[in-house]
Amino acid sequence: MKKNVVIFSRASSEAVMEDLRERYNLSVFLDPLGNDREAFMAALAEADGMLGANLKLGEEILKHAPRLKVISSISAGYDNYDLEYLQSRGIQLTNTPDAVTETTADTGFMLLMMTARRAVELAEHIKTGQWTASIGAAHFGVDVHGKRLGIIGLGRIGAALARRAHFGFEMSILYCGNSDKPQYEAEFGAKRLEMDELLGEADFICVCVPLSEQTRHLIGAREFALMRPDTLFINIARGPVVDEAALIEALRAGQLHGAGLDVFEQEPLPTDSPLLAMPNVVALPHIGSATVEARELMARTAANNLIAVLDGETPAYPILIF
Ligand SMILES: NC(=O)C1=CN([C@@H]2O[C@H](COP(=O)(O)OP(=O)(O)OC[C@H]3O[C@@H](n4cnc5c(N)ncnc54)[C@H](OP(=O)(O)O)[C@@H]3O)[C@@H](O)[C@H]2O)C=CC1
Ligand SMILES: O=CC(=O)O
Repeated sequence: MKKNVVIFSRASSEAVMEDLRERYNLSVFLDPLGNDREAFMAALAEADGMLGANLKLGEEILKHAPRLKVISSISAGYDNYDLEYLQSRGIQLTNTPDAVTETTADTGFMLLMMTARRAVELAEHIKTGQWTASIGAAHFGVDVHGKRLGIIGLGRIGAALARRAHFGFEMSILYCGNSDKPQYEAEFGAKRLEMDELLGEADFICVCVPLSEQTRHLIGAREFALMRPDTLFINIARGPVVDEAALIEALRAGQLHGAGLDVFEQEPLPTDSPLLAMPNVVALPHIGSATVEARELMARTAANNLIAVLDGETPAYPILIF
């Protein structure tokens, strides 16, 4: 008999959806906690597996899914899921890290370049007819090549960003994290520092850590005060790793030169956020992995994870150990 799988967001691949449809009874909900809530809750009662992204899943919802064996997240980050609860229920959680690494690093480096060279501000300048004379010092950006990039969390994405910076732009790489990374020290000369030291030394700082109870508001007023007024700050990880109110204050006070942000404490970012009115902030709508290729690979990886668990096999990317 076919197993039941609940899809709780769009998987950006029709081919993957077709494969899943052949194997399972699929119930697809694009607005599971809104318009589709009643049907979604009803489908959970029979669900063996779930696949999707961008939904907070803990006991309140999952207690309605007594048969559930696996949640396959179409994402690298898994801060949306209550790991303790899943562990206690024996429900496996899987993710798609390698599928997003290079694309998210591309986004990070793009943000870094856009922020350094004031790309959005100057593109607006020309679009609004203000380019009436040669660009002068008031509109100059700062160089990227040869500078120091400080990476908070030198994992998959951090290392992919570091390679772009080091091999493409001759940047030196500083990092802080839980452990030494001898492989990256050998590969691109990364140097491990205490976080406080890194904050004062780096020209560019990029946040690449997962969101957890340990990293929530890892960067706040104290940390911004340790940065130099010429520092450019980039966040491509998760909004709540940074105390956004403290970031806004630091930018207002000139403690930072600018910021490039792909993620925010509240998403979508409220349209009245002060960040949107700051010319030295480049804000993107959480597009780290938003390319056709990456989203296709994420969907395929997530489907393979789901199938493996439902077949009683070990998935490629398990989060929990039973
Ligand atoms: N903007 C976007 O669209 C995207 C955002 N992301 C986000 O990026 C995050 C990172 O992804 P990925 O690189 O694949 O993850 P990895 O697990 O490969 O790397 C995370 C790194 O963070 C380090 N780390 C963990 N806790 C701390 C801490 N308290 N202080 C400093 N460093 C710490 C880890 O160090 P150690 O190895 O020593 O434990 C590890 O090196 C994801 O969790 C997700 O939230 C991911 C994809 C797209
Ligand atoms: O934010 C995206 C992810 O894959 O995590």
